[in-house]
Amino acid sequence: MFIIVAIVAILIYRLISYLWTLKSSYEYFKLRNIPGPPPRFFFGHYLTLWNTPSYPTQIREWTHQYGSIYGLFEGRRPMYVVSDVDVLQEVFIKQFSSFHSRRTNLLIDILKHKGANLFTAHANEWRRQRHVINPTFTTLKLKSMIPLMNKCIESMIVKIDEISGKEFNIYALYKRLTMDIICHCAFGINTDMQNDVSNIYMKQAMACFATDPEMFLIVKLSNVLPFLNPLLARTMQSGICLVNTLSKHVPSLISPIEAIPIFWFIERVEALIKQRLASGEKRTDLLQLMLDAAAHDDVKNDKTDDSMSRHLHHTEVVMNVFLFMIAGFETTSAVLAYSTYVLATHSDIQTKLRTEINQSWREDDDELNYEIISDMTYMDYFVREVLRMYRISGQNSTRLCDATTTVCNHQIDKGCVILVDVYAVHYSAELWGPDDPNLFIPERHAVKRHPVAFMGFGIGPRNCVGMRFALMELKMCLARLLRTYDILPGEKIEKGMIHQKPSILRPEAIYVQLHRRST
Ligand code: HEM
Repeated sequence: MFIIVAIVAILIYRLISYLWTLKSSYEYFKLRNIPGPPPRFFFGHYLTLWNTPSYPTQIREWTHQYGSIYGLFEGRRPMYVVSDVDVLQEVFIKQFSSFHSRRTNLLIDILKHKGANLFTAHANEWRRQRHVINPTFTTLKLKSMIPLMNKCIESMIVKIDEISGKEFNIYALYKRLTMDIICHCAFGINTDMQNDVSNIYMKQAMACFATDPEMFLIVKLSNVLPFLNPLLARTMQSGICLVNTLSKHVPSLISPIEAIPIFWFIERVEALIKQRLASGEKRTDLLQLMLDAAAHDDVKNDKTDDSMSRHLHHTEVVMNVFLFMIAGFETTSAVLAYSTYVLATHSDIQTKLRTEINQSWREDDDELNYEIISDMTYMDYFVREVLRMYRISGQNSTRLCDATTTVCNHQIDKGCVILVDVYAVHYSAELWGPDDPNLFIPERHAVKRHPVAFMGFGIGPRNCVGMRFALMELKMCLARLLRTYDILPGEKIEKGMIHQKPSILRPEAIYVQLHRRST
């Protein structure tokens, strides 16, 4: 009897102290004079964020209400939402050593058991990986990828010729194109995915982006009850194992498509690496660079840049190859889709861009090359304006505070999250005026702006490592299209522009008509 009473007393004590800590954690922003919407007990601001039809729009509404720095709670974890560019410059650039990681979730933590990649790695683990991967995108390496890119773009042009003059969804072709380019240029995989409509790589890549992992029940539970994480992680791992085993041994029950796409991809990548190692073939692609950097011994996360190890674990090679396949596909195709929407609906901008393309890419030039692309200033402004107005990465612009520090007179404690309200920054009249920031005006990029006013590829040492690759791919594709076709809006163009909600923001479809130009 005594034991039962003691257990009940301990449980009641634990519950009361948990509720007390929960309640006092909601005082965090009040004590620091930081405004923000009132939190709900236990959930913080999660309930609103889970139920909103658009996360960025909700964040922007709160920014209008509470200003350029305010506080939210993810469960009980404090999150600063910031659009003050001076604070952002401190966090992302000047005090990067205290904010070098991103916010993660349960799924990312589970994946990290397989090995961290550049996106998810922390601290020196990240610095070492970035040190190894940065040289992949030098001008010389990018130039060597141009013939392959041209080949992939040509395959798309052949497809477009078949439907030229009719209304169609060009976004579907862009997805195939960008996956084809990343597979060819980075990993030497020839999948014929632009012709093969049921290509499994495509299906699995699309499945990876079909839902927002933050919306999974298990991730929600882990966010509001972080102390359950070890249990939830184990449950999730067992579930994944079961699904994978069933899909392998009883495919009639669970087809590979229905199995978890991320793990399908990781298995393919492992097979690809084995095949490359067994063939002894040496190529000049990203996979080779990472394989050459793979160490057989234990890899140390050294502390200084001078002694930084230039090695990756085998698991890191696998996870980074997977990351690049995924990162290089959905982002670039979404930007191409938005670019086409703008061109179809702004004929004056289309004409201006085509004039520049025809002036830089002369009749006597054989193929589009790096120099021709780099010569196009208006093209550069155009792509940046698309990225300013159509921000594609939803909630990824975060930094985790790794060491308590003071930023512009605000003390930010270890464990807090900084979320950038990118829309507020990109649409700020102060940063982007005097022309109305709601209008599409590429020329505004000719004016020098605040160093963090443009965040299309992120900012600071942890910005997008694939930025130069992506810009080259986008510009080459747009140059080739505009030289060959007039782009006209389809009847359903506005209908397709409805934004989808998952982690990468994108339209549903881009309906256009392309007419071959006579010259
Ligand atoms: C138009 C296309 C793209 C856009 C708009 C884009 C945007 C971004 C953004 C906003 C970030 C977060 C940066 C930050 O936290 O400050 C990021 C990170 C990253 N991107 Fe991209 N990206 C694009 C294409 C690519 C491509 C083609 C690749 C690979 C070939 C790539 C690989 C990565 C990686 C690995 C990271 C993590 C970098 C790190 O943490 O060190 N991205 N990207």
